[in-house]
Amino acid sequence: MGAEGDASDDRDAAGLAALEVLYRFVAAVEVTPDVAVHSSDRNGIVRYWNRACHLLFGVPACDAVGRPLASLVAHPEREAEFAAVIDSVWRTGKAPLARDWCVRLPDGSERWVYSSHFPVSRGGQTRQVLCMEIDITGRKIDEQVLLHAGANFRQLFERSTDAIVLVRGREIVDVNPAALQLFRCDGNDAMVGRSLLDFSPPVQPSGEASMVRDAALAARTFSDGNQRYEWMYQSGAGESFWAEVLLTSVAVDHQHLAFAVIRDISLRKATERTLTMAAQVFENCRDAILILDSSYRVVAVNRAFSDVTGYAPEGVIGQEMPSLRAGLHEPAFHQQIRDHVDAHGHWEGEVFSARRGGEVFPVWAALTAIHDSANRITSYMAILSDITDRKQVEEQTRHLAEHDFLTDLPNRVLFLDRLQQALATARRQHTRVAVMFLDLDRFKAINDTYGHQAGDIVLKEVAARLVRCVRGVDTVSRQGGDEFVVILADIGGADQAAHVAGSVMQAVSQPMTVGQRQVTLSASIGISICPSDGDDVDTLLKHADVAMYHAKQNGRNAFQFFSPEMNAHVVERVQMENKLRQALENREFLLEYQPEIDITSGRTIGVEALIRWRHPQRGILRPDQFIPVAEACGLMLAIGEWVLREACARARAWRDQGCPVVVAVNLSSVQFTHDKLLDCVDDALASAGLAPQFLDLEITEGMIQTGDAATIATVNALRQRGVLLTVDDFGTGYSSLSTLRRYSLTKLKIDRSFVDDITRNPADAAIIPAIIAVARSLKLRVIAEGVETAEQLHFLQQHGCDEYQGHYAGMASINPDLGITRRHP
Ligand SMILES: Nc1nc2c(ncn2[C@@H]2O[C@H](COP(=O)(O)OP(=O)(O)OP(=O)(O)O)[C@@H](O)[C@H]2O)c(=O)[nH]1
Repeated sequence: MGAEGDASDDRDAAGLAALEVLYRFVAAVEVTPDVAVHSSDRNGIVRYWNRACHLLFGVPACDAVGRPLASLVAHPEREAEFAAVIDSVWRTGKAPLARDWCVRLPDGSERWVYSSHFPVSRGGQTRQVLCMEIDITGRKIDEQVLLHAGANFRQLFERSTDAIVLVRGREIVDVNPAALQLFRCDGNDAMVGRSLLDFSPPVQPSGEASMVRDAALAARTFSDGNQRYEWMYQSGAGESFWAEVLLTSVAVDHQHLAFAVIRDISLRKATERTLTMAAQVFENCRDAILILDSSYRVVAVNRAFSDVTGYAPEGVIGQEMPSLRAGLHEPAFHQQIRDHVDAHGHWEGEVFSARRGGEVFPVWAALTAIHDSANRITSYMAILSDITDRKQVEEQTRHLAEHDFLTDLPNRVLFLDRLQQALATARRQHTRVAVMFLDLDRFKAINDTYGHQAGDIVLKEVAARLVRCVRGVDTVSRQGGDEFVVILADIGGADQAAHVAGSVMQAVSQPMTVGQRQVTLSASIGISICPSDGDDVDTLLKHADVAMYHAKQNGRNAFQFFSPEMNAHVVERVQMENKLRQALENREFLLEYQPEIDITSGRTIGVEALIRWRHPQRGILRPDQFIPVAEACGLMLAIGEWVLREACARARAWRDQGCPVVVAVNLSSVQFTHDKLLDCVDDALASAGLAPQFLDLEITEGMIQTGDAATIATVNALRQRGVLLTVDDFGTGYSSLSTLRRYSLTKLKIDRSFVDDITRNPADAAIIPAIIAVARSLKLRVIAEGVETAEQLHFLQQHGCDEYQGHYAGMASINPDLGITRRHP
C-alpha cells in the first residue's frame, strides 16, 4: 500500500511539474513579443494565434482563429514552395529546416520572417502544423546592403550584427567583431589560425561527430555554393550555444574560401524545446486539458480530454465548454467561478462534467487565466481530473466506516447520526421517535453449540428479518455482538412501537436454517420514546437499554417500555455494584454465626456463618440484599473465598479457646461449579490450620439434583478430604432419593418454611417426618432451621430430628456464646 502510494505520489508530483511547465509555456508563448506562434489544421484553418502574431501580422487572435492561414499571411512568388513545405510536414510528420520567407500581410505590406514548422501529432498522426516565426526584416535589409556594398564590404563586414567568419580550408583566416563577441573571444588571435571545429563540442546533439558532419557540410557547400544549417558551438568561455549557419563558398584569386554567417539561435531553440516538451505534456497528460479563449470557447483540447469525455477535438473546438453546455450547474455558479478567476487568476474545485453519452461524472477542475504583457486575460487553461474512481473509493471507505462488516447494517457511528437527525426532525415537527434496543436471548449458546460461523449466519439472518419489519425511513443498526438498535422515526404513539416490537419478536422467533440444523431464537426488547422518555440520544439509548435489561430479568422473550421506576432500580443496582466492588478492599463484610444445637444434649455443636455487609450508607445488609448482585457482576467467587477463609480462621480460634465447633459455610452455585473450589477449600483450611471435619459446606438441592458425573466428582473430592456436606433448604427442590443416594453427604437441613408450618399449618408439617425418614435411610443427620418456638422444637424432638438452629436457640451474632447448654423440655 505504502509503496504504491509513494509511486502514485511521485507520478502526481511529476504530473504536476509537467503541468507547471505546460502552464508556464502557454503563458510564455502567449506573451512573448519575439516569437509569433500559430497553428493550423489540415484545411489550413488557423487554430491558435498568439499575441506576437497579432503584433507581427496586425491581426488579433479573435479575428485570426477560424480563418484560413493563407488569407492572413501570403508568400508572394513562393506560394508553391511554401505549399510544398507545409505538405511535406503533413505527409512525413517531420519538421523541415527553417528558412526565410518574404510574406505579405493583410494590409499589403511585406516583411521577412524566419519560419520553423513543426507537426503536432497525436496517436502517431499529425493533427496540426505549428509555426514559429521571427521577424528578420532588419537583418534582410543588412544582407541586401551587404550584397550591394562592393568596396564598402570591409566596413559592412566590421559592422555586421551577425558573426562572420572567413575560412580557408579548415583554418579561420578572419573574423568580425560580432564573431568575437558571439564566441566570447577577446581578440582576433583567439580565433584566427584555429578551426571552427575547435569551437564545437566533439559530438552534435543529433549524435553525429562534429568532425564528420562538418566535413560533409563543407563538401556540399563546395559543390552547391552554400549551405544553411544549425550547429552547436562552444564559446571560448566553454558555454554551448545553438547557431544557425549560412556557409557560402567563394573563389578568390583561385583560392577556395568560405565565409560563415553565424547567428545565435539559443533562445529560439530553448523555446522549441519547451514547445516540444509542452506539446508532449499537453498531449500525454492523464488529465483533460482545454485551452479556452477569453469567451470560454475551446481553442484546443488534448487527447485525455477526448478519452475522458468521448468528444473529438473537432466537436468542441470553437464551442463553449461541453460541461457548461450540459447545464449541470446553475449559470450563476459558472459565473461565480469566472468572476473568481478574473479577480484572482485561478479557481479550483469539484464540479460535475458530462461525457458525450450524457453520463455525468465528478471532476476536479482547475481554471487558470492566461495574461498578455499588458496583463489582459487572453485565454484560459482548464484542467479536468476525472475523480470518479476516487469518489468511489471515498464512498466505499465511508460505507465501511459507517456500516457493520458482518450484516452491512448501519453501525453505531451512522446510527448516532441518524438518531440525531430523527430527533431534530421530531423536535421541529412535534412528532415522536421510538428507540428499540434488541438483544438476542442466550445467543452465546448458539456460538457455543454450533460454532462462531453459525452464529454469524444467525446474526445476518436476524439483521435481514429486522429490516423487513420496519419502514424505509426507520433505521436498523447493529451495535455489536447480538445487540441491534432500531430507530422508529415519526411514530404515532407507543402502540405503533409495540406493534413493531411484536412483529420483530415474531420475525426473530421463526425457525432459521443454519447448515443442516434448524435454530429457534428469541429476543428481549426495550423501548424508549422521545420526548416522554428523553429527548437526547444518550438518554433515549440508556433508557431503551434499561427497559431491555428488565425484559431480560423478567424471563426474556418479551418487550418492555421504559419507565422511571425501572430506571431507579437500575440506578440503584449499578450503585450497589460499584460499592460492592470496593467492599472487599474496604473490609466492609463481616460474618455472624448462628449456633446449631444438638437436640438431645442442648449443646452448641456447630455454627452457620452468615455474611453481612456493613454498607457505608445503608447500614448492615443481609445476604439476600446483595448476593444476587454480587453473583450477577461476577464478584461471588472473591466474596465466597473470603467467607471460607474467615470462617475457617474463626473456627480454629474457637477450637484454640476450647470450643471445638463445626463451622457451616454456604456455597453459591458459581463457587460450587468453579474449578478452583477444591484449591480454595484446601487453602482456607491450611491457612487456618483447621481440620476438615470442622468445616461443613452447605449446598442447595438445585446444585446436586442433576446427578451428573462432574457434580458427583466434586462432592466426592470434598468428602474424601473429610469436609462435611449439608444439603440446605431441603424439601424445596425436587431431588429424588435415587439422586441423593449417589452422593456421599453428611446432613440434610429442613427448610424453614416446613418448620413454620408446624405452628401455622400443622397438616403440611407432615413433610418433616418424611424428610427425617429419608435422612435415616441415607444415614444422614438432620437439622431444622428457623426454629423460633418451644412448640416447633418439641415437634422436631418428637420426630427424631438431630439438630436445630433458629432464634429459639440464639440469634446470629459476631460473638455467639458457644459455652451454654440449653435445657430442652
Ligand atoms: N457469531 C458471533 N458472535 C458474536 C459476535 N459478536 C459477539 N458475539 C458473541 O455474542 C454473545 C453475546 O452474548 P450476550 O448477549 O452477552 O449473552 P447471551 O448469551 O445472548 O445471553 P443474554 O443476552 O443474557 O440472553 C457472546 O458470546 C459474544 O462472544 C459476532 O460478530 N459473531
